[in-house]
Amino acid sequence: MQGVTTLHEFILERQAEFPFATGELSRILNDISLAAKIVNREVNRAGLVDILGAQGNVNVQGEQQQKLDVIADERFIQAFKTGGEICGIASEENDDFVAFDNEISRNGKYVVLFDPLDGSSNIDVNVSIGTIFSIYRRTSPAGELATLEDMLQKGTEQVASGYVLYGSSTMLVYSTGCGVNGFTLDPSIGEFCLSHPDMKMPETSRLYSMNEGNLLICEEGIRQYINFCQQVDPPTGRPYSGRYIGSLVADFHRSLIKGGIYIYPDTTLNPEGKLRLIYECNPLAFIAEQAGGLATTGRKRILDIQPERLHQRTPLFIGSKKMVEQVMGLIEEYANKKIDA
Ligand SMILES: O=P(O)(O)OC[C@H]1O[C@](O)(COP(=O)(O)O)[C@@H](O)[C@@H]1O
Ligand SMILES: [Mg+2]
Ligand SMILES: [Mg+2]
Repeated sequence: MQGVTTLHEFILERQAEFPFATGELSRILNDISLAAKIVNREVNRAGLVDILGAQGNVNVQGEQQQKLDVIADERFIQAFKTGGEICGIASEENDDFVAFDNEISRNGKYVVLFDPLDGSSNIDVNVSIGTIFSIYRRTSPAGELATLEDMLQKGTEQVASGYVLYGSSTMLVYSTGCGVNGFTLDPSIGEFCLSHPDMKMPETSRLYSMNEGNLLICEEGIRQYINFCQQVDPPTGRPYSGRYIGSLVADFHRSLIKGGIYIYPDTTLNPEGKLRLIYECNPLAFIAEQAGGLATTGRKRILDIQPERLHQRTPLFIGSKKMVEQVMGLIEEYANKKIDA
C-alpha cells in the first residue's frame, strides 16, 4: 500500500538485516500485535459488555484483580502458547511463571514477561491503559522446561521490549535494540501502521509526573526536585507543568514523545516502591535508553539490577536524560546531608 508500512512488513524488513535470523522473534512480535488487537476490541467496548469492574480475586500483588486484567492475561498467554517460539512466560497477574510443557514449546528459544493490563485503576473511568512486554532468550537448554532463571535475567539481556497503549488511538511501540518505532492501529484495515519512526526522547522538558500524594513519605531529594519544578522562574520556563495520568504506559509514552520525567519512588509505606521490575520497569527502561533517555532507581541503572524474585518491585525514575540526572543529583546531595547531620 502506497506510503504505508505495516508492522508486519516492518518486522520482516528489519529481520532481513540479521542474516542469521530464524524469524522466531518476528513471529512473537506478530503474536503480540494480534493479541493486542483482540484486547483493544475488548477495551473499546468495555462499557457495553460485562467486563468493567473487579473480578473478585486478589492477585499476587495484593491488588483487586480487574476483569480486564484477567481477560488481557488470558489473551496474551493464549497467543504465546500457540506459536512454539516461546518456552515460558511470567505475568504480573500470575503467582508463578508458566513453563509451556509440550514438545514444540519446550524447544522454544524465548521467554516473555509481561504486564497484561497496565493502569488498572483507570479501566472503569475510560482513561488510557496499556500492556507492557519484555522478551529474553532462554538460558536453560532447549528441549527442557523453562526455569525460574530464564525469567530472572537482568534487563540488559532483553532482546526486545515494548508496550501497547489503548488510548484515543491504539499504539504499539517497541525496540529490538536498534532504536524505537511506534505503530498506530488503523481500525479500517485492522493493521498497525508505522506512524512514529525512530523515536527520540527529548533531553529535557517542562513536564514532570509523580503521584504527589507520596511527597511527604519519600526522601528529601525528591521533595527538593519537585520544589525546583514548581519554583517561579520564567527564564528557565518554571514553574514546570505537572502531568499524572496514573497509567505508567501513558505517562511514559508522553515523556517519550514530549520529554519529561516520571517518578515513582520508594516511600515509608512502600519501601521497595510500587512498580514491578521485570514486567514494568525493565521493558520501559530498555525503550527509554534506546530513545536516548534514562531509567534508574534514583541511584542505580534499572537495567543493571539482578532480579531475585518474580514480583520484585523497584523505585523508578524514568524519562529525559537531563531531568533524571538532576533528580539523582539532588537525591545524593540530600542523602549525604542527612548522613553528615
Ligand atoms: O495509584 P498510584 O499509586 O499513583 O499508582 C499508579 C501506578 O500503578 C499502576 O497502575 C501499576 O500498574 P498496574 O495497573 O499494572 O497494576 C501504574 O500503571 C501506575 O503508574
Ligand atoms: Mg502495571
Ligand atoms: Mg497490570
